[in-house]
Amino acid sequence: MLNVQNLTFSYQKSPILKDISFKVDIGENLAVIGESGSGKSTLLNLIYGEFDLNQGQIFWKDTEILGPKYNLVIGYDFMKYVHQEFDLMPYISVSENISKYLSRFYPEESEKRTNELLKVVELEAFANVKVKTLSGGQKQRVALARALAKQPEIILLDEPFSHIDNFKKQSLRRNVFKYLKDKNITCIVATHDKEDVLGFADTMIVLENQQILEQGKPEALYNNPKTPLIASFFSEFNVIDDQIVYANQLKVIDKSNLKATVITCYFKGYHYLIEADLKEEKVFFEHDTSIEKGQEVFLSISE
Ligand SMILES: Nc1ncnc2c1ncn2[C@@H]1O[C@H](COP(=O)(O)OP(=O)(O)OP(=O)(O)O)[C@@H](O)[C@H]1O
Repeated sequence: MLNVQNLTFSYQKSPILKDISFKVDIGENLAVIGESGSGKSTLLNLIYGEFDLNQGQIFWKDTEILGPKYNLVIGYDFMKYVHQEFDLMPYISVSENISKYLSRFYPEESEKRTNELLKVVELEAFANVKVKTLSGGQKQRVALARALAKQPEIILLDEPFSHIDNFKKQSLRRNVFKYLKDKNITCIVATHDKEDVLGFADTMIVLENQQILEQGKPEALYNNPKTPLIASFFSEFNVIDDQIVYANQLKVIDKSNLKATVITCYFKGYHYLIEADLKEEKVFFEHDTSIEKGQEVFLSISE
């Protein structure tokens, strides 16, 4: 398992992460969320051994992850990191980038594995294309495949699908996370996107003010968001009488003491998101049909 114990780290004087502790079991998928600048990438860098900790320890099984002060070469064979800069070789093909670190002594195995990974990232048609001519999203997919080529025990993914268009994102996400589960590869993913978490992460941690604000199963955090920050990660929400209420928990009924006036109506596909004025506060609720601006509605909170 990955064991992060009382980690504290600062680039300069003020700490970016303070007294962070958590564990990730083998084969588990952990999502790290938090606002921009909360230290998600820094945490992944530290787990990779890119920097020396101020305090604390990180272990993968029995191996302590050490920073550059103790290691001439950063990184460990059992761990791969796909960060925001993809670090690919631009003048060789997609296939060659993926197979670069595979053994040349087993060409058949290497080809089989490369083809398997091309399929996972849906780049079969680009196998022989030079990486320099690819789009940002395609490069991100090559980087993912390359990280998986020499099968790691643990993979760190920083916003892994951020450059990938919505047409491809859904299936790619399913392919990659299923592949990691099938191969029992431990995965830590830093993300802004709830779609990377829901349905895929076993547990999640929320970073705020240099610390872990909350950790647990996505269902638990979704069902009982302790703070607006957590609720906002999952969905549009309101605070009514000090209670966090998701937009889909507010229903229009015949009569109630929550009388609101519709301000704007947004088409969202299978529903409309309605912005309304409730006692001079903005509220959001979901509705099956559109509602005209100025119309008065009565709302009730459902569980
Ligand atoms: N190399 C560095 N030197 C100094 N400060 C840094 C360095 N890298 C990051 N920081 C600072 O550390 C803090 C955390 O940055 P980090 O990139 O880890 O956040 P993040 O949660 O990943 O943000 P984002 O979601 O925008 O990627 C920020 O205040 C950032 O300015």
